[in-house]
Amino acid sequence: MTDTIPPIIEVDDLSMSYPLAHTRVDVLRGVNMRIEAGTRVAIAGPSGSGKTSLLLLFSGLERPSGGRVVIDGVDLGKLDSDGLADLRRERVGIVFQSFHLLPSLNALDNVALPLQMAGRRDAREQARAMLTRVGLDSRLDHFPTQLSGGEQQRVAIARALVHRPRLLLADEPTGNLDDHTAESVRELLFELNRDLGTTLVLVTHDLDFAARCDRVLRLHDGQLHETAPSEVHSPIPASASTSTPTFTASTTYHPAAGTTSHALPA
Ligand SMILES: Nc1ncnc2c1ncn2[C@@H]1O[C@H](COP(=O)(O)OP(=O)(O)OP(=O)(O)O)[C@@H](O)[C@H]1O
Repeated sequence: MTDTIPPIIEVDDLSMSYPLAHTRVDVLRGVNMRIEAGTRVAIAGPSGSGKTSLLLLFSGLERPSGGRVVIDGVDLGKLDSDGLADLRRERVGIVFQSFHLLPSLNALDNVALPLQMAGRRDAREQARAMLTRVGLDSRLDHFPTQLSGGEQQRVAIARALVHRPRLLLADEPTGNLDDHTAESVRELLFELNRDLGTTLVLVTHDLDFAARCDRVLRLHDGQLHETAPSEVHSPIPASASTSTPTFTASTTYHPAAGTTSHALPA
């Protein structure tokens, strides 16, 4: 039965390169993966291995250099920027390490904003309910500068979930928090995954956090390697030991002209 349920994320032969002055950075090279709805998946890997790039591709905030990303049955390559924005507004929530709250809005208005932009008349009511859900019912009127780091991250999580997305993408959601606060945010994310059925895809350097997920995918050398959560502390396989992206010396990409030529980097 499970086989017939389409995955919430499906990625085929995905590649991502960033053009640089005299070369380009090949970050992802032919990545294939499937993520089942409702699961908790950690994406780990060394700094610069492409974890954030992968989340940006899942959310449609970046376009791939090649390959295909299908989110909840929708091929992102077939959507224009308005279509991508609609998809995010309806089905995807995003949590960043640095919160990204609007400083001029209080907690309630920060969380209500995405629903108000979607024309929902119950925006503030829903925002209040979600802030209560993350334990912030006594902080509705506080502005971001009047909130602790952990509280700001809870507001950001409430904002990401207020429209009840099927998929929550979280980039280092505990990276800026002290140990105790980080643990309460981890618990909250798992609890919301359980209670709301939201698929949780999180980028993290925190291997203990990763070990508590259903699956761990490690990025190395532009490729994803599945690791059993119980073995997440084991060393990187020798075949995947290059942690930095590949700099392609032989091909120079000229973004303005949209052409390539062959040259060595300066
Ligand atoms: N806009 C860009 N232009 C050029 N190179 C970029 C751009 N964005 C990212 N990169 C490069 O792509 C590589 C992957 O970056 P990314 O942020 O995805 O890595 P990461 O695994 O999330 O790193 P970290 O754990 O340090 O946050 C890095 O080498 C980075 O320098």
